[in-house]
Amino acid sequence: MLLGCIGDDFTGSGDLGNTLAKAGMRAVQYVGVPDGPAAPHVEAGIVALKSRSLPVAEAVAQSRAALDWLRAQGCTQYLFKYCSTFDSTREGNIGPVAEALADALDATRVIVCPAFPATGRSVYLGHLFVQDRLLNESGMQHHPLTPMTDPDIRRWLGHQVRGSVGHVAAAVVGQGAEAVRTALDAEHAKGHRLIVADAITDADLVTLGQGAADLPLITGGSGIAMGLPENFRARGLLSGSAAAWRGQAGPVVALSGSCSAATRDQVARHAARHPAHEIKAGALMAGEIDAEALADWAMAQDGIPLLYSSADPDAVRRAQNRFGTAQIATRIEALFATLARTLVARGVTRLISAGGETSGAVVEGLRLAQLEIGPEIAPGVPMMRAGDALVVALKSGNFGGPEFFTDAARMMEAPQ
Ligand SMILES: Nc1ncnc2c1ncn2[C@@H]1O[C@H](COP(=O)(O)OP(=O)(O)O)[C@@H](O)[C@H]1O
Ligand SMILES: O=C(O)[C@@H](O)C(=O)COP(=O)(O)O
Repeated sequence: MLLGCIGDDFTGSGDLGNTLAKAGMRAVQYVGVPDGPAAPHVEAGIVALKSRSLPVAEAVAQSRAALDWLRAQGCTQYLFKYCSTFDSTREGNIGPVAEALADALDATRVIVCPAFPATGRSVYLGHLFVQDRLLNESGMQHHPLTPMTDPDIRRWLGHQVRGSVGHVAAAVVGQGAEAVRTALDAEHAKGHRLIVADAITDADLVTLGQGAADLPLITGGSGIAMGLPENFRARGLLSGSAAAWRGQAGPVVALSGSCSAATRDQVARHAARHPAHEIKAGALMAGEIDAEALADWAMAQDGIPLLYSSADPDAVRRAQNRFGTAQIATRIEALFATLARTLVARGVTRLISAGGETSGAVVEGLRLAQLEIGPEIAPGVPMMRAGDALVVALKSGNFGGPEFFTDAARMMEAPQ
């Protein structure tokens, strides 16, 4: 294994696997820290954690354990993947995890770059944009767990870390990899270890990747990985053999716990043409929801049945005020975990899940150990083989086209 990656959620880890696989690395996503060694063909290993919303100390401990395992696999470079909308609170977890990994690796210059231009996220003068809106006006200010109320990544990260935060501006990145290296050195000389880097285009991300060829630790969204495979290829370290992919026929069900704007639109469109059943937070908390009955309903439908708790920001806020933010999230995620397990036990072979935390619960519910990264369904969303007769698609809340659920079901079935 060459590149060792730690993802703070499951959809995000798949997104990273997608970027690395497209750029020619053989990538495998592990569900948590594996017990045994990796298979010899794996060039990029991604340990997917569900650490985004954990208490800081737990997120740090899990990330350190992942790093230890990746080091034992012989990696020479490490990447900490978080969300392209920098999902975190003022108290953590991105800063503390990045600092802990930097401590362990003696990393003195650590790039922080959530940009992912293909999905509209760019960093300019330290500020994160989603399309043409600043992050705090993009809808992310309403996120149920990590509301993003400040678009200045330098300032937000500054709240989270012990050290100070540096910056490399777009004008410098535009001058190429050598200019990036010089700027990183200058920020290091000023005493900054975590250094926010601007990136507006894919070309900027490739430049940053080139500039980071000799750095032990890089952090960012999946975009920051775009330039890294080429560094390994240039050193003659990649096999060049892509993994073979086969599609999966059989029953399909979609689950959605994401409350992001994009998912709510996808849910509404899907519900207009396919069987769809809403899981209401109030009914769940009142003990009125039975996973077995929901699975019965899904298995009896034609088309692509969808079970969803996705709700608009007002409904989410009301539910959180009534039941508590963590309590409601825990109950909803536990339900999706049980549903996933029940559906697969009843013969579902294609499972689609929308939402990072939701997908984490689904994957944990299925007790999967590893996922082989397959072809891309939409930017940032690969399909993944999870077993002999199971293919999954784990979608980040904000990703995917308007007809994502039908697109995914169709592509997962195709032989190649
Ligand atoms: N109706 C609802 N009311 C309150 N919280 C909800 C509701 N539906 C889902 N949630 C919670 O909101 C969170 C959504 O996060 P996630 O699944 O990561 O989606 P996204 O990728 O869009 O952020 C989950 O913890 C989920 O359990
Ligand atoms: O970088 C991204 O946006 C994604 O890879 C990601 O991390 C998504 O997280 P969720 O929105 O929680 O699915």
